[in-house]
Amino acid sequence: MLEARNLTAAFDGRIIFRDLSLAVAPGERVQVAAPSGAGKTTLARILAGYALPQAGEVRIDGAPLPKRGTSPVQLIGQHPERAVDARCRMGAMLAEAPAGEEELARLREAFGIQDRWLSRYPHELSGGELQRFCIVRALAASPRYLIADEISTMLDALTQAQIWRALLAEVETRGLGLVLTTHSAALAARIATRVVGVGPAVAPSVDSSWTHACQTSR
Ligand SMILES: Nc1ncnc2c1ncn2[C@@H]1O[C@H](COP(=O)(O)OP(=O)(O)OP(=O)(O)O)[C@@H](O)[C@H]1O
Repeated sequence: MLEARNLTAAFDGRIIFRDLSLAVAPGERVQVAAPSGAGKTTLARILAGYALPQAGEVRIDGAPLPKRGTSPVQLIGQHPERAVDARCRMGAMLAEAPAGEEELARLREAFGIQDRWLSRYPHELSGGELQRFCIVRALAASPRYLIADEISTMLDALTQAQIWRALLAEVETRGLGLVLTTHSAALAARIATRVVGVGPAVAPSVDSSWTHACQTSR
């Protein structure tokens, strides 16, 4: 179980969300739904251990996220170009993944990565091509939970469908827990099994008992 316990996030003294708790079981696909600026990316980064909350904690099966080694929670973000080393060819980037060559080849094929892309640098690929590498890299880390933060927002409908079809197949086969954010209601309806709302933080002076809790089942 991936658990966020009573998370509070703040930047420069401004509360983004407060006392947010969330539990994701293996095999669950949870959409975090909220308006722009409500803190979805902030939550995604905290869940994956990329950022620390102001208060609260993230646990996996009751234990803190490991500080070293490959994380069981892998984050795929909205901007693949920010997630890769611009000086590293794509083949070399994938070669660093913990998966064996056979598994990498299988994943490359599943996500439509062409062999001729492997010798290229990130700036020599389109956003959709680069995102395929980021997804394969995340899956090659053998995660138990995937955080997919607006991963297909910048893609055309066909690429979006291809990527999600392949990703859902992996998620289902492996029984992964998935947390996704998207502004596409259609995409969320297809993918999510549950929706969690992250409400805008109410200023403490207005309502110090603010909580985010708002869940619906799908
Ligand atoms: N490093 C930072 N320093 C200061 N403020 C930040 C930082 N990161 C995010 N914020 C602010 O925190 C708030 C939440 O940002 P976040 O990116 O988590 O929202 P979001 O719900 O993902 O938005 P969107 O749907 O537009 O992607 C925003 O007001 C943003 O400006």
